[in-house]
Order: sequence, then structure tokens, then C-alpha cells
Amino acid sequence: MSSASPLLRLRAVSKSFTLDTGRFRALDEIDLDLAEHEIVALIGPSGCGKSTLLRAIAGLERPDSGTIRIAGHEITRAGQESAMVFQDHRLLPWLTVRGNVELALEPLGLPAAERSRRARDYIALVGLADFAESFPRQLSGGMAQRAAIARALAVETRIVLMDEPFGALDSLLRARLQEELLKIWQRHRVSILIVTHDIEEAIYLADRIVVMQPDPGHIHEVVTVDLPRPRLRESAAFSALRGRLLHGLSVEPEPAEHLPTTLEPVA
Ligand SMILES: Nc1ncnc2c1ncn2[C@@H]1O[C@H](COP(=O)(O)OP(=O)(O)OP(=O)(O)O)[C@@H](O)[C@H]1O
Repeated sequence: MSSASPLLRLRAVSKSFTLDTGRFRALDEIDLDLAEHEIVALIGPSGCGKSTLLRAIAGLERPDSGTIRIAGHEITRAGQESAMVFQDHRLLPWLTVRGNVELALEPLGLPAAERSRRARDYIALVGLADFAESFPRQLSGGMAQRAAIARALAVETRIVLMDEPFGALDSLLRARLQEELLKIWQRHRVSILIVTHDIEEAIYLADRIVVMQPDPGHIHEVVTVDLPRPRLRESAAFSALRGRLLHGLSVEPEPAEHLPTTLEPVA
């Protein structure tokens, strides 16, 4: 950590929703820090509040109580201090890759030349230089997700929030994009908070893994991933951590090689 106070600081963040059946507590007194240039993964069973937490940090959802600060500023509205990547790329279909990235830069009030320079740089960074003038329908799923990552990075916020960014991709492509994301992260001092259902993805990427549990949504444990990068998924230390996390999630590891690595809702 390069400074005494964390870049992101959540204290006692709670959020309830009103349902027909009464009030439902999606987040209960969440305390969480994210340091500069840290990657933290949020895992936990479906409905434990991971997306709600991310949305609150993004300013898309107001907590009922508690504080969320980024670089000391309290988050009170959307788009302050962080950028978001969703599972579906959410690119506008009538704009090219370049158009989508430039549009995200419009609120920053940059001169047009700077806006197009930034868009070009970040599109190149994610390996899409040759597709800057392509429309989303002309891209594969992985390429579209890369474009969404370029759009989030181009805003140059210090925090990027990712909600299952690779969840819709096949496992080979997912592994490749995880690797690419780490390379980008190593070159840019961005901090990443990523929600995933994939325990391997969490171990591969994160410095710390926050395990959440539902009813009400709370932090069950925080596990530091003390493995040097690049991490080898087949190493004993990696498997040991996977077993420990599965245990923390109350999912028994299977005995054979076919260890589950995704968390499906428990029926
Ligand atoms: N706007 C809303 N109105 C009512 N209930 C909501 C709302 N948003 C979320 N919830 C409820 O809050 C709980 C937590 O939802 P959330 O999407 O944050 O969980 P999650 O851990 O991200 O789940 P998943 O892994 O399935 O995406 C769920 O029970 C959900 O139904």
C-alpha cells in the first residue's frame, strides 16, 4: 500500500430492499478496504449481495447507512471515481468501438484531440487497434468484452469495478482475458474490485479474496492470496487455497480431479 489510508474505504455499509414479503437486508454492516494497485475478488453464493455492493461503490445504489469513500471523497452519485465493467459488454450497437470509448470520455470535458488519443491508446492496449472502426455486432464475445474493458480504463479512474466480466466466455478465452487483465494491471496503477463465481479466477487474479454469505449479506472471511504471480493453477498451493475457499463457502470439494470451480446457487 502506498499511502496510509486505503483508496477505497467502506464502513458499516447496509442496504435493504422492500419486497412484498417485507424488508430484505441485502448488505449488513460491510467494512471493506481496497488499497492502491490492489486486486480484490468478491465471491459468495448467489444472492449474498456482491452486485449490490459493487453498485453501491459505483454510486448506482444508495446505501441506507454507512459510508463509502474513494480517495477520501464520499460517493453520492454514479460515475464518481470508478468505472464499471459488466458481464454483458453493454456497448452501444450503433457506435463503433472507438465511438463507444469516446462517448464514455465525453463527461470528462476533454478536448476532442485528447479524447481520440485516449480512445486510440486504450483500444490498442486491449489488442483491438485493428477493430476500432468495427461495430459491436462484428466482434466476438471476447473482443466485445475487451472493448468494454478499454472503455472503463480510458476514463482513468483509480478504481475499476468488474461484475463477472468474463462470466459469459468459455473457459479458454476466460483464462486468456484474465492473463491480459493482469498484464494491463501491472502496467497501470489501477485498483480492481472484481465479482466472480469462479474460485479459480479469484485465486488467479486477486491479492485478497472476500468471501460473502447471504441472509443478511455479510463478509464471512477475507483470505490473502500469498502466491507469486504468474500463478500456476495446477500447483499444490493453488489447490490448497481452492479447497480452503470451498470450505469457507460450505461447498464440499469433490474427491476426483473434477473439482468444482464455479459457485452455482445452492438449491
Ligand atoms: N433492486 C432490488 N430490489 C429488490 N431486491 C433486490 C434488488 N437488488 C438486489 N436485490 C436482492 O438483494 C439480494 C442480493 O442481490 P445481489 O444481486 O447483490 O446478489 P449477488 O450476490 O450479486 O447474486 P448473484 O451472484 O446471483 O449475482 C438478492 O436477494 C436480490 O434479489
